[in-house]
Amino acid sequence: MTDSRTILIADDDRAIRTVLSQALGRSGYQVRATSSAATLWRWVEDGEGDLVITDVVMPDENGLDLVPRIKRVRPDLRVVVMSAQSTFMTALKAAQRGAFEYLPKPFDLKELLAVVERALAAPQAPAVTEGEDAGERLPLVGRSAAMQEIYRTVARLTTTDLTVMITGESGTGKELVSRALHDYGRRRGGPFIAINMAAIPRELIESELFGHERGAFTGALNRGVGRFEQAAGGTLFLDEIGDMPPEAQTRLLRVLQEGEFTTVGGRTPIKANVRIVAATHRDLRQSIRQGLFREDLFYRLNVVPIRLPPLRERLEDIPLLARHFLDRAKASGLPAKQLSPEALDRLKQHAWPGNARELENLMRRLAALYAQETIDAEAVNAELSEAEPPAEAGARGPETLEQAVERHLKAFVAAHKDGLPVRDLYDRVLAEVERPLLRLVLGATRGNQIKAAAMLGLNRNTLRKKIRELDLPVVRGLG
Ligand SMILES: Nc1ncnc2c1ncn2[C@@H]1O[C@H](COP(=O)(O)OP(=O)(O)OP(=O)(O)O)[C@@H](O)[C@H]1O
Repeated sequence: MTDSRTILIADDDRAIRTVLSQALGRSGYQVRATSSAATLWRWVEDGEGDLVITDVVMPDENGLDLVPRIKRVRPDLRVVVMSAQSTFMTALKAAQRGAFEYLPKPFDLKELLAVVERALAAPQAPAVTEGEDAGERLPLVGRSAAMQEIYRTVARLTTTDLTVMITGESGTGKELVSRALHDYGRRRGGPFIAINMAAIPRELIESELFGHERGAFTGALNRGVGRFEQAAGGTLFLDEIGDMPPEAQTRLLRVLQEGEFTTVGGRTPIKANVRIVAATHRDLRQSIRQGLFREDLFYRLNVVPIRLPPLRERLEDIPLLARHFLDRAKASGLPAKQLSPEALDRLKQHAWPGNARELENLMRRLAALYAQETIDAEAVNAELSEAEPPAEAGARGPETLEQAVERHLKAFVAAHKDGLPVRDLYDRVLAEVERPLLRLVLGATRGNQIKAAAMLGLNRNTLRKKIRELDLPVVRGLG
């Protein structure tokens, strides 16, 4: 079957032109390929083509600069941008200039074909947000595949007001992503207001969020403006949303449903005009099962989920991140430093329970404490082994469980120099131990809950309840 639709390709790399032409040709499309932006532009002006696939860096012009020009003369022509410069800014510019999709190179041909199909099938051209371009500030660093996916999502979301739910361990960059959504989004002219549910006494959360009238509760001497009102026209960042008390959850749900809110003690509804970005390190589905989080609120908030992977799942980002944090340390007045290749290797061996924040703190510490300009593996090792088991475990005997836990807790504290999350620390830490323990015992008994309960010294019903709460997989028909 042939498809009469024509795809225009611009890339100065002949190999890529050939591969794309063949693949698209095999799928039945007509293809025209060029190495120059000027030729592509001429074709577009002449009304040729049903879809454009363009590279960014070409000898005569930058493909990204071409996108708004193309959209101006032919608003319905979809443009797919591909680039080997796979930074957040490339993804962002592509989305903001009106590209249909952005593909970091190298990409999978199947993926490209899927994008082409989607682009040609889309009912109408997406709205272009022209105007002021995002600046050259580079807030998000990392080139791992996981980060690329996040860049694409974040970039796309900057052209919408959709509610976003960011999940990820502590220090993975949740707040940073929420800022990027605001700083490069449609509401960048408005305020960015953050509120951390875990850091505010429970009984004050509602008045902090929605404001209160004079005399609404003991101590409310004056009317207080809430964060919802402060954030009007901008973005409201609800950090640690999983720690929101039930009454506040109910109130928030009502605001999301009705688009307006009342202050504590007030009657007159106030229109809510905020983009909501929520974040949590918790597994909210588990909190829902435990009855701690409202399911209906979850679905209202989880419109677009973004999961930030822990640093140990993207070790290849460490060199860039370390460089970025050393540059930041230097900008704040600390001496310029670099890392030896061995020092980088050593960094990649660490487990990073505190994620990017832990790496940032370590870089600051090294920049401040070490005299050499090039930081070597020994220096890194000395700083890291504070939080890790001794290199030769045999020398001091194997690490006990208690020591291991203590080591992790220390790293956790070190990663939170700017203040530990103040609530539920006890439960949080115990849950960290419970889950691997149950998994281990259930594995050893091949899913036999009677045996597992006996091994654990737990009542069988208690074990069953815990398996449900912790969402552990149940192996059936075994043992
Ligand atoms: N991809 C990244 N590129 C550059 N800097 C990063 C990145 N990820 C995190 N950081 C930096 O690491 C630090 C921690 O990030 P952030 O505060 O956003 O984490 P978080 O997930 O909100 O943490 P918490 O849950 O503990 O509040 C910040 O200084 C942030 O700038």
